[in-house]
Amino acid sequence: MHQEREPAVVVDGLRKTYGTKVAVEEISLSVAEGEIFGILGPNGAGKTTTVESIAGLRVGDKGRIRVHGIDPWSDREALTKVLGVQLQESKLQPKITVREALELWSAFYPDPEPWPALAERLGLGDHLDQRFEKLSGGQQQRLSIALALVGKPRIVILDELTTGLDPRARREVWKMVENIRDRGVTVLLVTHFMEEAQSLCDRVAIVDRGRVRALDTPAALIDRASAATITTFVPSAPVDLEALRTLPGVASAHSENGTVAIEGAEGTALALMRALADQDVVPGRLRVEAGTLDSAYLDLTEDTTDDTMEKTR
Ligand SMILES: Nc1ncnc2c1ncn2[C@@H]1O[C@H](COP(=O)(O)OP(=O)(O)OP(=O)(O)O)[C@@H](O)[C@H]1O
Repeated sequence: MHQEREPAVVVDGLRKTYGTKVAVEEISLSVAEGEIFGILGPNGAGKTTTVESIAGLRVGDKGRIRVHGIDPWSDREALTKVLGVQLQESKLQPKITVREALELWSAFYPDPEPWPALAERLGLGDHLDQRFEKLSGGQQQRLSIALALVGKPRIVILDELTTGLDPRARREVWKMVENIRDRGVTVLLVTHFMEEAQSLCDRVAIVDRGRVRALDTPAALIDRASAATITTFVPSAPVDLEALRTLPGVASAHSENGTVAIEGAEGTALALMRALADQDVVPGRLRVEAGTLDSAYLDLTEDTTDDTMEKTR
């Protein structure tokens, strides 16, 4: 008989305050073994506090966490055998070489992954004698992933892994994360790049103001968003955008450089075609595309004007 596998991580009713500041109001989520699970949200949403609590680096005021059945708040030793962590902006000593860092980290574990093979797999084989300060941003990130993996963890936490990387380096790191998952390691990924969450994660929790606002596959989150599809076309004659905005399901309509873009719910495209026919407008270069996580995210998170969330689109 098929047995349900135990979840890799269970967070149940986590609450964490710093003095009077509520960092995590109430977060519950469960990460299945073998998935890439994303925690997505704006600055200050409580993402890092949540993963640091999972990693046993912070103890919640309320709630319960289990990582493969281990309580990270009371059994750090057992936790380090199953969990690897790459935390936000983890900086190494500038003068340490790749080889030294890997040797040092390996010494922490009774049965470490042979580090030369790990370095090779992560594209660091030719940089073993290079000092940390001389590595590119992408290489530094790859080293921090290697260090998180050297203890042969069953689950790895990667926090804002690609912040500061150029698009090519970011994609390389994404590929690496997929390889990690393909080798059977569960990945818990904190990000505020929507594109990253959309292309990499099996499921995503959108967190804002200390709570999970939605938790689903990226595709399902997009379907639920008010702008699940984006229709673009070049109109044969001026279009009455105001009339299009009143169509059922249309979330926004705007025109830029002669191209009209309509964002709306699934099924909006048909109503749109009828309305254009009524206006005697022929839509040239018509494209209907699935929306992105952006719209789901914007629907679910609070609009804060000083929000510095980065977007890659
Ligand atoms: N040690 C601390 N002392 C006081 N307040 C803190 C501390 N750590 C975090 N906070 C506050 O708690 C809230 C949640 O922070 P957290 O770092 O968990 O958010 P985040 O979603 O990871 O944000 P970012 O994307 O900016 O890293 C923020 O308002 C933050 O300023």
